[in-house]
Amino acid sequence: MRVHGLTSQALAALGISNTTEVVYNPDFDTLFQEETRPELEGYARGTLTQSGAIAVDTGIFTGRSPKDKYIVRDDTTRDTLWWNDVGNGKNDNQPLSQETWQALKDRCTAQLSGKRLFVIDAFCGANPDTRLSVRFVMEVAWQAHFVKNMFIRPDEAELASFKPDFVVMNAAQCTNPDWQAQGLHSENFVAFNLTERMQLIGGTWYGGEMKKGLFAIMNYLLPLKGIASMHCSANVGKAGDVAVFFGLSGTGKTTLSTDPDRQLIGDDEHGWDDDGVFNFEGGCYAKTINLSEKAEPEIYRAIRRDALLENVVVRADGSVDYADASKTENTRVSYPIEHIENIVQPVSKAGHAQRVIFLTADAFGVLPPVSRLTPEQTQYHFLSGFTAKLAGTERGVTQPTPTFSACFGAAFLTLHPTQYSDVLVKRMEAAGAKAYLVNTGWNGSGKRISLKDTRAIINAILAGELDDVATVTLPVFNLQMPATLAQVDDAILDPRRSWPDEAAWHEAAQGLAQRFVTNFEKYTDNDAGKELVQAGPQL
Ligand SMILES: Nc1ncnc2c1ncn2[C@@H]1O[C@H](COP(=O)(O)OP(=O)(O)O)[C@@H](O)[C@H]1O
Ligand SMILES: C=C(OP(=O)(O)O)C(=O)O
Ligand SMILES: [Mn+2]
Repeated sequence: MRVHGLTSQALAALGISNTTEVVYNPDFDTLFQEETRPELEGYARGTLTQSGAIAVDTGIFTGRSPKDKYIVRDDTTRDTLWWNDVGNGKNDNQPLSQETWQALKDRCTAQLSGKRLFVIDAFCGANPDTRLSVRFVMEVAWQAHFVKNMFIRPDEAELASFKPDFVVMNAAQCTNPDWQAQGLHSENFVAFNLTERMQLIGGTWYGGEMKKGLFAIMNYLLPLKGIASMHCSANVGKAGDVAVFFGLSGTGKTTLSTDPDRQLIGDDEHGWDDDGVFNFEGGCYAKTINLSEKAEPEIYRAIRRDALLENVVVRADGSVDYADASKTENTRVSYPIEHIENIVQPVSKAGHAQRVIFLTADAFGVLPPVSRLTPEQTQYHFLSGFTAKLAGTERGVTQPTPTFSACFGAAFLTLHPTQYSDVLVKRMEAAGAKAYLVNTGWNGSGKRISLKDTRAIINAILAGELDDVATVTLPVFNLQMPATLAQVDDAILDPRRSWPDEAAWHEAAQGLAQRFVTNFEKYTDNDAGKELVQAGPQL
């Protein structure tokens, strides 16, 4: 049978048999109809909200599940991939045998066989020479909607010649009963095979596994070609000045890059090649907890028809209670990037970055709201990736938890962290880019730095104000903090002033410095790493 341009034979080639119907690359209106069909049950069914956006619940999983993530260890990956059982750095890349992979694949194809399926063909990566053509296969309409929002939507001509070079089989509705005998973490699985170029998903409905899963694949392929692959948002000012904002989940990438005065390139995943910075995605995935139109008007207004809300509480009248975290702290919305007014069109790309901002959410209140980094400090802090895991984005994380997440995205790295810093440093040197460390977390009195203050700080950085301002050196960390900024209250710039007294800050700073030193030991098995230690905090 041939429906909407894709044959069930194409699925049979993947091992999915007896497909009753293929809903191929449905448009948004079709997805709207599909995800609100009255006969849908459980998590499959979406609810229409007042704004026109559909709201869904993602089930048991309302965040990623890194402990259920596996990658097949074979000739392709054995010597290149950053494994969690090789070397001295812990990470989330657990090896999987070919045999277990095959068993998981059989489960997925069995689950997806004999069904009416959704297939979305989309690109990951804005540049034809480095993009992945990805085919997503799933049973659930809103999961198809999610990837349609998040990945780059091909035009008619691109679809006509679309040849998938990566396949995602999302069998969220099946689990793996054999997990114990196979030595896996649970009945849920998120598995990758770089040789077959395929991802398998079982047990978890959370769409972030597909989004961040493909990011992990780009993180493997691009640095090996000398292209930076970055967990960052990016935007470009009127003068063509490009800024990138690195940061772990919840540190402000999406919020701070969505700036009415600057064109958005993308909110989460980018590459940096010889031509400049380019988006991997075609949509944004914003946090909605405590969202207000006043504080984040562009994101608030992006939530309309075709946007997809996750795990929010919808009132009887169809309005959304963004303050309600009863399902999860990690409430979300995905929307096509065109829902933001000021974006780079038609392709999400721009020139080389001039400013590189590291967003960190320091739960200890030690780091200053903003500091200027030397090239050595840039490398040191990039490799350290100090921040906090915020509640909800990973299973089991319920309060801000200090962490060192290499390259501000350790969970998505598939190569050793130094491979990302090497490429980034080269790109930054060639572009003459400057780096800044911005703390969007807490100060010494336990208060989160306000979004208003952080926005003013970002504006100051982007206006070049930080580059020739008089600075004060923060002891222990040797960070250069501006003494004053035009639009920011001077009193907040020095973190010591937010503590009862300087001694209290000093004690906390020593504690954090010790954590930095211990964490960085894993990089000191060579001369380059040893040298970088001087750029970090000194005990
Ligand atoms: N000072 C601040 N800077 C940035 N975001 C802040 C700040 N204070 C509170 N927030 C909130 O923190 C969250 C940041 O989330 P988001 O921008 O989606 O992070 P990311 O894209 O890095 O995952 C938003 O909900 C935002 O409203
Ligand atoms: C989607 C995620 O990331 P971010 O919050 O950085 O957008 C995630 O970590 O699952
Ligand atoms: Mn984000």
